[in-house]
Amino acid sequence: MAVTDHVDLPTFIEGVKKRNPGQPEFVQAVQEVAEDIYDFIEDKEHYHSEQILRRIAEPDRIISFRVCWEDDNGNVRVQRGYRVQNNNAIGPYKGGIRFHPSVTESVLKFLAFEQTFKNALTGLPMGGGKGGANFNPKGKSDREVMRFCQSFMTELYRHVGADVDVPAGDIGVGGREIGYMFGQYKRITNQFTGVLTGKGLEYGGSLIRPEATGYGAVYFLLNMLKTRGEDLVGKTAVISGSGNVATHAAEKIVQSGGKVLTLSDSQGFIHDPDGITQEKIDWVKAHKTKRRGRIQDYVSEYKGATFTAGKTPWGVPCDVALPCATQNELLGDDARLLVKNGCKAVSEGANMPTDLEGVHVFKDARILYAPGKAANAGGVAVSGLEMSQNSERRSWKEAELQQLLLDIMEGIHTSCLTYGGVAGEPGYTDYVRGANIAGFKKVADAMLAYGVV
Ligand SMILES: NC(=O)C1=CN([C@@H]2O[C@H](COP(=O)(O)OP(=O)(O)OC[C@H]3O[C@@H](n4cnc5c(N)ncnc54)[C@H](O)[C@@H]3O)[C@@H](O)[C@H]2O)C=CC1
Ligand SMILES: O=C(O)CCC(=O)C(=O)O
Repeated sequence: MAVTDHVDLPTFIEGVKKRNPGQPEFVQAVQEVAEDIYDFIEDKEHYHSEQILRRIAEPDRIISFRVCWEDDNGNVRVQRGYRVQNNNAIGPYKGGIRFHPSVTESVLKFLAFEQTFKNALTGLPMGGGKGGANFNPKGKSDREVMRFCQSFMTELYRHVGADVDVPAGDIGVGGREIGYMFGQYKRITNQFTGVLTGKGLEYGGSLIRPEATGYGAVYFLLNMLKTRGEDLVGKTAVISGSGNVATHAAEKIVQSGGKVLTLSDSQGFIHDPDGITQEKIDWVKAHKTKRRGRIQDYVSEYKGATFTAGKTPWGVPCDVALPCATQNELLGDDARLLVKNGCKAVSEGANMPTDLEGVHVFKDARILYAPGKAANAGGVAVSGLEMSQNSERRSWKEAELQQLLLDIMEGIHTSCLTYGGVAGEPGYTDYVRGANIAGFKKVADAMLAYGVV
């Protein structure tokens, strides 16, 4: 009998669950993609006989390692580090590093899997990977963070390289951490290469990389609104998170004529009915990246704003919503509440912020809904442009990069339109389906070209 992955979808998902016990985030990400891909490859037997989906959902390799470091009191501390190299069919592994206590193998596997499709959507030659550690930079001194980053890179350096695997930032990893890791890589290997992106401008970083993910998510939102003859002028936005992605998304919403009502962190959310202006966003950026404080401090600075502890901001009525904090932060009931309150569009700055139930609520309501792998691809796209600049040993001008980011986000939107049509509903686009199929097709066709490897 022929061996194939052409079993029905529930049987395929059961297999994924069995092979990945105790990894709910990874199973969730595979299920969301498989729901669309199954339909697309129904009559394309070669994808089944070559077991392409099964192979994409099995990382090329997972590296797990001990990270020992010494805190300021001389105590020995031990963390677990990882790099998940999911798929390099279309280019070197590429994807961020996350330092957060919630990091597990399941979380990094889901992120590396999503990254594979996202990177394909950008049109740039990048495979998918992700890494991190269960290290919490919050409350640590700069020296402690430095020692941790150096120790992390002391193992990671042997698995990465400018043409092998190029990590970048993610939650808990910004310019400071990238600097410490790049410095350690250079020190160990004696090579100055583009092994990381998100670097400082003085040592090979790209202009607009810090802004790119948040700005890109708003460009994607504008592309979606345009299909309905709308824009952001006068519209209200609810945003979660208050880190790199959230603050830059807020900035671009304001620049586009919208009003931002909320920001959040893991302790709760702030609601500012007067609108979070550019001056207030600058305060939040400095508070988070320099003073390393909490979002609740906003209400002491700006009267009229309120802080709600332990809650997400989805109950605040809005025209558009941008989840920009973390995975599974917007659940089925939150999605229902947003739709009930008149939310017209959701653009995901974070990776997989909406759970499977929420995804179905947005799809069923036929609102404009962009999944993270399409909407937040601007960050990794500019990382890809940073790789090109490093290879050329040049730095491109800001105007050129801004235009490329706009073009890439528009291109991803067009790919979603191409593959996201729904039979019998002209004018409606299922962006989740569009992104999944467009991303899958490119990676799958490259894998087919290589034969069985
Ligand atoms: N930095 C980048 O270029 C990209 C980031 N992303 C995704 O965007 C999201 C945010 O990442 P960044 O802004 O880079 O990280 P960051 O470290 O700058 O900010 C993370 C924010 O999320 C909040 N947060 C973390 N865990 C939370 C929780 N359990 N509940 C509520 N809030 C929580 C933090 O308080 C912080 O405000 C993540 O899902 C990340 O994977 C996606 C594409 C690129
Ligand atoms: O810039 C990069 O390489 C990675 C960005 C990232 O981690 C993501 O897109 O989720």
